[in-house]
Parts: sequence; structure tokens; C-alpha cells
Amino acid sequence: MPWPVARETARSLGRRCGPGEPRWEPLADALGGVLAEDLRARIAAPAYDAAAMDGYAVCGAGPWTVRGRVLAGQPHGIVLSAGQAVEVATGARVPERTDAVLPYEQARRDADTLTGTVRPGRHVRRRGEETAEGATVLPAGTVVTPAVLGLAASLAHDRLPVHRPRVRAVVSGDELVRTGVPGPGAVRDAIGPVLPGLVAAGGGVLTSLRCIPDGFGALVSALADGDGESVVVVCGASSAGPADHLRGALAELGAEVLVDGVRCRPGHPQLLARLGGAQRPGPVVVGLPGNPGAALVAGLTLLLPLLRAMTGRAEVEPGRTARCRLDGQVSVHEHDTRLVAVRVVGDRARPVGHDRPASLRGAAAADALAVLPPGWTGGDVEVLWLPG
Ligand SMILES: Nc1nc2c(c(=O)[nH]1)N[C@H]1C(S)=C(S)[C@@H](COP(=O)(O)OP(=O)(O)OC[C@H]3O[C@@H](n4cnc5c(N)ncnc54)[C@H](O)[C@@H]3O)O[C@H]1N2
Ligand code: MOO
Repeated sequence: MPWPVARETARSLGRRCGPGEPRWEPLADALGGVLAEDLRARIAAPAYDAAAMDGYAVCGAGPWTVRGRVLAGQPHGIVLSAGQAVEVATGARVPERTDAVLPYEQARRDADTLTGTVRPGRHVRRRGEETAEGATVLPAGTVVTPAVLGLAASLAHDRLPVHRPRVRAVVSGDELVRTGVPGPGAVRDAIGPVLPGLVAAGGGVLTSLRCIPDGFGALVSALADGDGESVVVVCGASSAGPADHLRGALAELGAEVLVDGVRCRPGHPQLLARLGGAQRPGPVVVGLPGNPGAALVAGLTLLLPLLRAMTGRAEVEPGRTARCRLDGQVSVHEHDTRLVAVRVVGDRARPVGHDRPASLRGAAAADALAVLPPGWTGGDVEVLWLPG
């Protein structure tokens, strides 16, 4: 299947699957999700009339008599009368009948007598002036960023209802080890460490990663053994070798295969399928080739568009260019799309090299992958940004 068609197939499957049931997540776990409901203010902001400057809360016209001092967080029941003032810290609740706050810099104090000039309302943040209690501050569908988490906390939320597709990973290969220096013939798993960040860049969460030996039976049971995840990522076993059982295992489970190989370099053995029948659709399976560089390409080709479409997110982060001029020498494939690791400066992209299928060295030094259509002869190219 041509590369652009494969991507669109992943997007359209994501839209069909939709976001699934939202989960109420503690703020710390909601980052990167998409709000499943409008975010409303549980309290007014500010929650009380507060000083916006360090200085004096004053009532009426000066001069004033200073009655005492109030710091932020100190409860008090002070009510001022005309001609009275209280020393206040920024953020402190101002006494009732405060007309304005006179900053230290504009105040003259002699013992308890204070003079200065104020405009009514100056430097006082009135309760609810920013946000009224119950107001909608963000619509459903907003991506939860660090600022959204801070806003939610300031409006008294502890948890948020978010869509974050749950993804599990199955990494297959007898030769793989996960720690230390590999022994003779062994290889460090280099795809597992990529997956949490890759999945998060799509707005999902990687809930588990399981390493299995090569073998038909092990793969069938690993595929079938889910816990309600929306997506299963299978790493390796995607090709034509004697230990490559992904297609056979999917057939055994009656999966519908939507993308069976993609005309791109690297990453051509990648795959997209859906478990379960039309009556009870199950998780989506994304097959990433075992070569780590090829796996990353497949992750950007199928997994990210799928996850992003599930929660209605834009494909390219706002403010990022989607196309670039390509400088330097690149080899072009006659029939397949080529994906080339590049550094992007302004509207120009330069290849970084080291982007062979088995290597992540180029991708690690790059910002993005440049997309060279088959037989490309020049002109601007699409760039796929690598997760930061
Ligand atoms: N006869 C053919 N052979 C191959 C083809 C083909 O079309 N016909 N395609 C080649 C391409 S392209 C790729 S990519 C690989 C895909 O292989 P698999 O997905 O079946 O993966 P394996 O065979 O298990 O491994 C391939 C290679 O990658 C290493 N590997 C596997 N998993 C990991 C991992 N998690 N971390 C690091 N390295 C990993 C593995 O040791 C092998 O070296 O097939 C080609 N062959
Ligand atoms: O998917 Mo393979 O080369 O294209 O590594």
C-alpha cells in the first residue's frame, strides 16, 4: 500500500474507533490526554478579594491610620472604616470595605499614620473577576498541557476526565535482552524504550510492555491476552522469516488486516489490523518491524496518526511547520516513499545521516523525518516531527 494511503487508513480507523470511555485521572496522570468534558471552575478565581501588591489596604481617602498587618493565607475578620488601613502582602485577603491597595513604593508612613494617593479599585483582585464560580474555562477536546493542569488545580480539581488511549506492547524475539551488555548473538531491545514517549506523543499511555520469545503460540496468546486496551503494538515478527508469525497469529485470531505492508523505506513490513469481529470489535494491532529505525518510521506512519485521530487531535502540533525545503544529498527510491532523518532550521531541513533501518542514531540526532515521495526530484517535502 502506498505510504500516504497507509497513513490515511490509520487515521480513518482511529476516527472510527473513537476515544473510548474517558477515565478520571489524578492531575499527575492526565497530562497529554484530551478533556472528555468541559472544564468548569469549581471555585471563583480569585476565590476572595485579594491584594495584588505588597503595601496597604486602605478605606476612603488618606491619611489613614494603620491598624495591623495581614499576610497571605491568614484568615481574619477585619472590617475597615474610612481613614483606616491594614498592611497587606500580595495574595492576602483584604479587609472588608477595602477600596484600594497602596503599594509600599507609593506610600509614606510615619508611625501609624499613612499618606499617599490611590485610585479606587487599584491593586485589588476582586473575587471572581477572572473566572466566576461554575464558568466553563476550557471546552471538551482540549489537550491537557502543563498549563491546563495548573489551571485545573487553581480551580480546585484533583482529577480530570480524559481520553488517553491505552496501549500495550508486545516485543518479540529470542535474541532480545532488556539490560546490560548483550552476550554473543543477543541484542538489546531498542524499541521498548522508544514506546512510552512515542505513545505519549500520540496522546496515549503505554500501560504494559511484555517481552515474548519467538513462536506462533506465544504471539497468539500475547495478542489475545489484553486488559481492555485500545491498541496493541507488536514489535518484530512482521517479516517473512521462519520466526515471523505476526500475520499467521492475526489470521488465527480472525483479525481484519487493513494495512499489510507499506511502500516505504525503511519500514515496509509494518501492519495495521483489528482484532474481533464486526459485532464485537477489539483492539487495533499495529505491527512495527523489528529493525528499530524501521519501527520508529512505522510508529510515525501508523501508530501516531491512529492515536491522534482516536482523540480528535491535530496531526501536527500547532505552530510547527508541516513542510520544508530539503538541503543536501539524499537518495530517492523509484517506487517507495523514503523517510530521511533531518534537522530542521527555519524552513530548511538537512539530512543527518545514520538513518539505516537497524539504527536509531540518525533519528536520535534529528528533529524530524523528511518524507520523499517515490521518484522525488525536488521541491518542498513534508516533515514528520519526532517526539521531543
Ligand atoms: N525475506 C525477507 N526478509 C526480510 C524482509 C523481507 O521483506 N523479506 N524485510 C526486512 C525488513 S525491511 C525488516 S524491517 C525486517 C523486519 O523483521 P521482523 O519484524 O520480522 O523482525 P525480526 O525478524 O524479529 O528482527 C529483525 C531485526 O531487528 C532486530 N530486532 C528485532 N526486535 C528488536 C528490538 N526490539 N530491538 C532491537 N532490535 C530488534 C532483530 O535482532 C533483527 O536484527 O525483516 C527484514 N527481512
Ligand atoms: O523495515 Mo525494514 O528496512 O525497512 O528495516
